[in-house]
Amino acid sequence: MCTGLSFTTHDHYFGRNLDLEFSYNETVTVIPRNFQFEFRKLAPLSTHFAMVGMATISDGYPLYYDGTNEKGLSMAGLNFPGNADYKPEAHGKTNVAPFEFVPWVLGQFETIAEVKAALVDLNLVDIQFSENFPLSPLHWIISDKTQSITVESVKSGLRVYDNPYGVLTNNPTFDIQSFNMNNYMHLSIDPPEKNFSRELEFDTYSRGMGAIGLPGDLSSASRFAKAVFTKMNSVSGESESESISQFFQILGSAAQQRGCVRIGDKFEITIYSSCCNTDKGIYYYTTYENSQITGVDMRQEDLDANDLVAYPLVKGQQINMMN
Ligand SMILES: C[C@H](CCC(=O)NCCS(=O)(=O)O)[C@H]1CC[C@H]2[C@@H]3CC[C@@H]4C[C@H](O)CC[C@]4(C)[C@H]3C[C@H](O)[C@]12C
Repeated sequence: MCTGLSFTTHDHYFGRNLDLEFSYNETVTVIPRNFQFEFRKLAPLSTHFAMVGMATISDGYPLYYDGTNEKGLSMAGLNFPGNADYKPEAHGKTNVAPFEFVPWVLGQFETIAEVKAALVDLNLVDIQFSENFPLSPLHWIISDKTQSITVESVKSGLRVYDNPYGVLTNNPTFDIQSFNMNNYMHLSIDPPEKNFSRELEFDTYSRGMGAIGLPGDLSSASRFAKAVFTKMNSVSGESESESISQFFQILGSAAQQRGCVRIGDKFEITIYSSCCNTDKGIYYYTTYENSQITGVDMRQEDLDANDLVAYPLVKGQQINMMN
């Protein structure tokens, strides 16, 4: 399971938790403007926007999980098992394989308005990257500084939803996730008002009682409600330090601790949490065992180069010993 998040203070921030029971050797990868992007069914993009994000590199190709381009447009793929349905190639359509979708969007577009216009002709085609990387069932959150959308290729076709929460988790489909939010409209950051019965006395014996009923389990529907409540009520200072701290705290509200979700003989954990300052092009992350924030600034690289630059994750704890 995963949680994606878009958040604005002074700057705009975008990132996600990647929750899984194993990792694919992902790296923070910068793609400069002249990296040759091949597409299976479209002409190559030989110049495009530069981008930074988390990717597994296979045969020199960046398989992006999430990323941001130099214009501040961002995108993340999250698991969508049982619902994702990719299509055969369709003539007259823009046929993009799921693994090409992030570079196709981030390489060419600056705003959600532009993305929406291009999605009208999109067909997410059922082509896998290789034997080692079969099709994986995903849906996506795409954000610019002012708005987010969710893209789902399901049985009935391509669905594009406005996402007023700037949050995405996994199943069910986004229309149902949104509908479920109705069940939480009574939740509040303030102490509860007594509406239960005129004949009974109640005591607000603790702070935080206004949000009793907010789910705390790790299912995707529950993480959605939890992350939306936390994000929509979130209060942050505008500095970089305050903003990224708040961002990681919001992601933390939906993070997975080893031992609570069993997958066979393993446990699902939050492998990494990312937070990209999309105005500055700085990609920050933490990992399950490294609580220190590590950063990669795309503008420190030569963005007119041809070759990708990949930074392996710093995965061990960095402890600031005082004696
Ligand atoms: C598994 C992850 C979602 C985490 C999650 O939700 N885990 C719950 C599992 S469960 O639902 O509990 O069983 C997703 C998120 C992004 C994905 C990569 C995107 C690029 C590329 C796309 C290609 O087409 C296939 C290979 C590829 C490397 C993808 C592998 C994998 O699919 C990644 C890591």
